[in-house]
Amino acid sequence: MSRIVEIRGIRVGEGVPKICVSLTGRTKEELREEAELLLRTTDLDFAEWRVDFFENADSAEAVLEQLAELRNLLGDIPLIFTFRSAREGGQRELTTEAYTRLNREAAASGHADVIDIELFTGDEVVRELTAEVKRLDAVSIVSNHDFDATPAQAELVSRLRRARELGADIPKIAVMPRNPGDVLTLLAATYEVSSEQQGPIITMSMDKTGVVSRIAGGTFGSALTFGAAKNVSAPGQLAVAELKGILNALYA
Ligand SMILES: O=C1C[C@@](O)(C(=O)O)C[C@@H](O)[C@@H]1O
Repeated sequence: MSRIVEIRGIRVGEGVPKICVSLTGRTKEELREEAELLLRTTDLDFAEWRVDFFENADSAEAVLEQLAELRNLLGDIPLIFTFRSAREGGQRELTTEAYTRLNREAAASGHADVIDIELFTGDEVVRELTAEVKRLDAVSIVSNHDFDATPAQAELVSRLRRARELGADIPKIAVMPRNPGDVLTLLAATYEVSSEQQGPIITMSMDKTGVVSRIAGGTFGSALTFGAAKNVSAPGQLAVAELKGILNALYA
């Protein structure tokens, strides 16, 4: 089984950690402006559409129409489709049924390269959704976010492994540190799971204390990190040009 996940020619889990920038626009116009900004930014590898910020996020039809427009605007930039639930730090909540349907339709559209699926949606839902995403030739990130604390290393490891067991191509976890020791816990969990060589993972410790994990995470096995172009989509993200320079200095 390949340990690398290749998306539009970009090999996640190999070489310099990849950089993703989130689109957080609330309107079509804001999203167009953000997409045009990304096209002028040579420092990123992936774009993520944070659908939960979109004013019409509760309309599957409007979301799919906007997704097609973003695909057209972004050209060959790989696109991650992410609806972040309010309980995991996002802007709004959908029912499990609506969330599942939206992600399934986004994968079926062919316009999203990657679908972010939240681990806590439920094991069977996640298992079915990752299988559907795979059938539709898309890639699945199975993610978990704790905006209040950092669980123990064993719990972080367990969640990353469970994401993989449920079909994730790329498990992901983002946690909030209450002290520098929590950042070490996140990095230790990253190293423990990446050392199992089952494929790429993405991890980060958020906010100012956790910034070092967005830079040094690659040393411990995190394959991708998030940077900001116009707006951050989570606390602690660095400006993408600054992040690119640091990653190249560390890993190129
Ligand atoms: O899951 C993640 C990671 C993230 O929360 C971060 O901390 O950079 C930013 C989110 O937009 C993304 O979906």
